[in-house]
Amino acid sequence: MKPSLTITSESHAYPVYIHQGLRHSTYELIEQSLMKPASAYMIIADETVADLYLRDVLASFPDNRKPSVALVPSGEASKSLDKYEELLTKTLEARLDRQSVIIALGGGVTGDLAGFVAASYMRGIRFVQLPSTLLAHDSSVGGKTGINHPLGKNLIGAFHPPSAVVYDSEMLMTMPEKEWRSGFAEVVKHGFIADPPFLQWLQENVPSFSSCSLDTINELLKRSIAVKAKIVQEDEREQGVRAYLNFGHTLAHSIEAESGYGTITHGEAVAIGMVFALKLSEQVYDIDLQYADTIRYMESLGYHLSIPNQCDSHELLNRMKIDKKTHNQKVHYVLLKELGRPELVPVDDHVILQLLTGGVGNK
Ligand SMILES: NC(=O)c1ccc[n+]([C@@H]2O[C@H](COP(=O)([O-])OP(=O)(O)OC[C@H]3O[C@@H](n4cnc5c(N)ncnc54)[C@H](O)[C@@H]3O)[C@@H](O)[C@H]2O)c1
Ligand SMILES: O=C(O)C(=O)C[C@@H](O)[C@H](O)[C@H](O)COP(=O)(O)O
Ligand SMILES: [Zn+2]
Repeated sequence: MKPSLTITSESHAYPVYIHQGLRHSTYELIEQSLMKPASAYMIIADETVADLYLRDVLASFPDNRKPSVALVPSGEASKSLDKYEELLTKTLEARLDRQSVIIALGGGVTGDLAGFVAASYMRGIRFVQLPSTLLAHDSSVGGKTGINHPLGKNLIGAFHPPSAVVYDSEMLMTMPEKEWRSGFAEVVKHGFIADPPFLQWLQENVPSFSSCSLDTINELLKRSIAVKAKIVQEDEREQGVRAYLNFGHTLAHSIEAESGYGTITHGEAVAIGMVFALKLSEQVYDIDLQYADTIRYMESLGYHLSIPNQCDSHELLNRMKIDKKTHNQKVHYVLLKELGRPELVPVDDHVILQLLTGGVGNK
């Protein structure tokens, strides 16, 4: 099978396969993607996803090549130092060596966590992503891996691109509505930062999540991943343009940490963060971005776009100070000069606070 896309990273190129039913061909697709054969495999799987799909994935492996399996409790809380250590122990107990390959089966939580285990085990072994959520179209590509710290999101991690991404879009069909909404926020983000006509396409082709055909989903995944791929190929280690993928995330990560990881999904927080960044952009550049129709569309899909009441504005600003884009205590925001034209801009605390306390209502 031909990949839908191939991503060129600093160390290697890797295929992204997107189609329904691919879990049944996991072994074959992985083997054809690896430059050197794997000595052994270990699957790190989200517990909920394992119940649904692990059997199919395992069945694709021949009897003499069956992977060992480590399960991870579902939810953001698993992106922790404790779970990371636990998994390293399991990886050692499974006797993985430097030619072994870890397979991440699940959403962004599993991919980020298993990817970081792979990045650090014996100073780095290969891994493959089997994304099972819509959000993971973003997390499975680009090589950002890592875990959370109580003080902030994704503060511990490594750039470690996968050897392949095998995306079985059929697995998305069992996702709860809330997870569709979460992942779709990153799809909208890709439209805002690099492909405004895609926003229009989404409105025409995705009137609701339940009405989406597999063909539409496959197309949506390809278009959204294409935006991400272009950026990470230009700047894998976020020295420049990759920061644009953080549109909406400065506030989002603060909200996630402040309200307790898992209380609000990553994508729900990103949706709120994007509205905030759009308003901030209009204020800083003194422009009208004309995004109201996209906001109405998002509301029709069930998004709540105001900052949760329990989040204190000063605490949110404090959290922003340990965002990875902050330099010398100055918060840097991804703003839009126009739709599809992002820029990384230092913003004064009082400007942020003023907008935070003014509330992020709807346009
Ligand atoms: N590395 C990156 O570049 C990157 C990009 C975006 C987001 N992220 C990270 O990704 C994480 C969020 O990922 P997520 O939204 O996939 O969350 P997740 O992995 O927690 O999955 C969401 C929920 O859906 C369930 N689930 C997963 N697949 C399912 C399926 N097919 N059917 C039924 N249930 C299913 C899971 O058990 C979980 O409860 C966050 O930690 C975020 O920071 C990373
Ligand atoms: O790939 C990137 O770069 C992104 O910023 C994608 C984001 O959607 C993602 O949430 C990422 O994990 C955030 O990166 P971080 O460096 O702010 O932790
Ligand atoms: Zn994100």
